[in-house]
Amino acid sequence: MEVRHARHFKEVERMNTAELRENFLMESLFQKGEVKMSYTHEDRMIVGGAVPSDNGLYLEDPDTLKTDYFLERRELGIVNIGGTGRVLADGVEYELNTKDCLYVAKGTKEVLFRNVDDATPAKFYFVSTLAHEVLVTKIMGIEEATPVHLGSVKESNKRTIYKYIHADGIQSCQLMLGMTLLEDNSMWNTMPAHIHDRRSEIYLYFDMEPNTRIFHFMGKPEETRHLVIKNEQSVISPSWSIHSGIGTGSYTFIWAMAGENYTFEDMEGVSMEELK
Ligand SMILES: O=C(O)C(=O)C[C@H](O)C(=O)CO
Ligand SMILES: [Zn+2]
Repeated sequence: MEVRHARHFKEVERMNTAELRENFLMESLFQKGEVKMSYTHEDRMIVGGAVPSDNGLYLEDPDTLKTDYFLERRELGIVNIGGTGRVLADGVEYELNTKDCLYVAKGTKEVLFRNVDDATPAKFYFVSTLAHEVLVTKIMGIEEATPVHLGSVKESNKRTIYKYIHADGIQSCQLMLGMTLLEDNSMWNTMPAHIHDRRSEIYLYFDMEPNTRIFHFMGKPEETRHLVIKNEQSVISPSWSIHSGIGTGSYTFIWAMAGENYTFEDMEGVSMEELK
C-alpha cells in the first residue's frame, strides 16, 4: 500500500501540478484482480479499490498496519460502483448491487471481495478509518440512504446527497460516508464551498465518460489550487482545504470523512468574497 504524509498548507501553496497530484490524487485504485490501497496520514484514512477476478480478493496489508488483521483496530465502508458483487465478512455474505454500501465493523477478521458474474465484474471502492468500538456490520441501498436536496438549476449545482454512514444512518465510530448525485446539466458540487477543520474528507469521482474531466478545487479559501481528475480517481482533502469541483460532463461522487466530531452539518461555509 502506498503511504501519503500529511501536508501543511504553507507547503501546498508552493507545490506545482505534479506535486499536488502526487500528494493528493489517487489515479489508479481500480485494477482487475487487485486490491489497491493508499494510506493517508490525514486522519489515518485508507482509501482503496478492489476489482475481483475468478477467486475473489482478500483485504489484507500486514506490512503497513502491523496488526494481526486489517480490521483489528479499524472500521470499513464499502460501496460497489460496478456490477453486482459479494462481500464476505467473516464468512457472512452480503450482496451489493451498484451504489449499495456495506459497513464492516472493527474486529472482522476476514473480508473477501467476489464477483457474482465475471462478465459484469463488481468494483468495490472502500474507505477505512480507525475505530475504538465493535459495532454492527450492515448493508444499505441508496433507496434507504438519507437524502438531502441541495442547490438549483440556476446555479448549476442541483444535487442530492445520500448519507449512508452517519449519526442517523449506519452507525460507525468515526467514518461518515455518502454519495452525491447531480441532476442533468448541474455541474458544480460543494459550491459555495466549505471547510471543516475537525475532519478530513476524501472524494471518489465516478460514472464519468472517458473524456469527461473534473476540475477539483482544493486549498485554503484564499489560496485555491485545482487538480484535473478522470473517472474513478480519488482525491484527499485535508481539514484546512475546500473540496469542490465542476465537471465537463456528468459525474457522481462518493465522499467519506473522519476526524474529531461526528456531525455532518459541522461545516464552515466559505463566502464567494473569501475565495481567491
Ligand atoms: O455536493 C456536496 O455539497 C457534497 O456532497 C459535500 C460533501 O457531502 C461534503 O463535503 C461533506 O462535508
Ligand atoms: Zn466537506
